[in-house]
Amino acid sequence: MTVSEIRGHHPILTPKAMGEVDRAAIQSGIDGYRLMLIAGAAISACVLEHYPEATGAIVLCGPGNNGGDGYVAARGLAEAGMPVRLYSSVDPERLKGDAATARDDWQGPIHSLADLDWRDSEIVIDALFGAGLDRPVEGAVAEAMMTVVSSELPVVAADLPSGVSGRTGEVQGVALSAEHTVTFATYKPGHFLVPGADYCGDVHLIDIGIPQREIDAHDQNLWLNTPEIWSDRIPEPKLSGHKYSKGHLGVFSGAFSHTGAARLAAHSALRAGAGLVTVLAPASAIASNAAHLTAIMLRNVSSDEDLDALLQDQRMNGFVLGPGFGVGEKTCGFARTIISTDRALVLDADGLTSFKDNAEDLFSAIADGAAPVILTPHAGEFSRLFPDLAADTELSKVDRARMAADRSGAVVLYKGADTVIAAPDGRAVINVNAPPWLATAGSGDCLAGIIGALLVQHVPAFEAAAIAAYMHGEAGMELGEGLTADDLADGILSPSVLFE
Ligand SMILES: NC(=O)C1=CN([C@@H]2O[C@H](COP(=O)(O)OP(=O)(O)OC[C@H]3O[C@@H](n4cnc5c(N)ncnc54)[C@H](OP(=O)(O)O)[C@@H]3O)[C@@H](O)[C@H]2O)[C@@H](O)CC1
Ligand SMILES: [K+]
Repeated sequence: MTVSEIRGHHPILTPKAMGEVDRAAIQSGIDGYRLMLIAGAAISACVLEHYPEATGAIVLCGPGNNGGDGYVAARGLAEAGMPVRLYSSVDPERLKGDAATARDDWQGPIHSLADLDWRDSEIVIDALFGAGLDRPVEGAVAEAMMTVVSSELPVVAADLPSGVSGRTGEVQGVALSAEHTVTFATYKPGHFLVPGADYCGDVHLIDIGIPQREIDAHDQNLWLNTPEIWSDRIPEPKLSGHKYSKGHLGVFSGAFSHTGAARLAAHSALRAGAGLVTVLAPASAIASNAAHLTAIMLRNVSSDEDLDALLQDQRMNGFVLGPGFGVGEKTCGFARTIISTDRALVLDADGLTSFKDNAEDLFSAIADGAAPVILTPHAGEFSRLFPDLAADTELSKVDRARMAADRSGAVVLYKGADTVIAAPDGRAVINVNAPPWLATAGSGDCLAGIIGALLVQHVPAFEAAAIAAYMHGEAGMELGEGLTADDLADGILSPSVLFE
């Protein structure tokens, strides 16, 4: 199963939390070796299912329980009739606990990783390091891993591809690139955060018998962004509803030659179910917008006074500010005014960059108001608003998004192939359904419009961002490679249709 097809309610635990869950489960009376037997059996089953023609396997075992999984998998493959050669990265006598038991139950020879010979093998089982990786891989083990990489043999990884941090998804020194990763009990951030996600291949989540109550007790408020997280927040069309009950979104347009981004956002918002959408354009951009808009309304908003007048109409209950709008004090002023009136605001693109030198101003405006605010930075914009968080290499993308949400008081949708959405209250999701071809010019404008559409329909900010990211990804998948942002804006389905 590819990650974009994952359904259900999936907590994501860091390796450290997963270790605590393992220990708690074992303390409650569950046999740790039995967990390892199930884990190892799942790895050998994955190999047999996906490489039924393979005539030989090598199994690489490390110093800990990940290596223990490798010994069990090797046994399973040998019992299924596959010739297996097993290599250990350490003196096998060093193994302890369940890993030592797994080693004792392996009947075949144990070779030193220094003698690695991959010829006459067709598949590699990677059980060198999993949750316990805590520093860069170096020396002889790193060299052996490079040999595997250069062999171009397919790799099936136990828990995580060795060298990938389960907490951050960063590569620690060198990493193996797996076609399949078999993981246990819960997903880890490193399965979805880049670059780790690219090293995992298809991720298979296996229930090895750890009780759900232990997983729930260690919930870290981080989940995969699946419909099960927010399906009860999807706006339902009401028979008695009229266009104003579905909200009225204002999308600010840039000047004369910068109007396309706002129209993409506006068009996407209408598709995503906003009752009314108005492009708010400076005088210089009225003609160019008017030439392109039909269902979307248009209004001249050039000055602070124009904005004040506009805000008298309480029915316009949300705004998108930033796409193509221009960087500068005017942008900051508009954002502060909107936030002070407690209307919902999606601050995107130039709206974010405008606060590069005065981010604290933005955060204090958010703290003083009651407006739901969503910030939608890509990596560059994120580093302008939160330079210290961006520079801290100890932090994962999830940590950064969470700390940014906490600091700003806004929901932060931190874009990328691994978009993370975090709320100031600590909740976070990782979105995984976005295909690579969604990274195209104007795609972010469409996303801002979808979020705005959900906000004006009174979806709470965190769920609005999460649903929008998911809808955006689904539209991208549906349209396929080569899509343009125009296709995307046209291809967005309202949530009540998409999730019926
Ligand atoms: N019941 C359970 O718990 C179950 C667990 N399961 C499995 O256990 C795995 C976790 O096992 P684990 O905790 O033993 O860690 P693991 O990844 O094997 O690392 C071992 C040791 O490697 C070392 N080391 C770290 N980095 C290094 C480096 N760069 N270069 C060299 N050495 C390095 C470090 O030891 P150190 O050298 O610091 O003494 C570390 O402790 C988990 O991923 C899953 O596969 C399943 O069986 C299901 C049941
Ligand atoms: K591994």
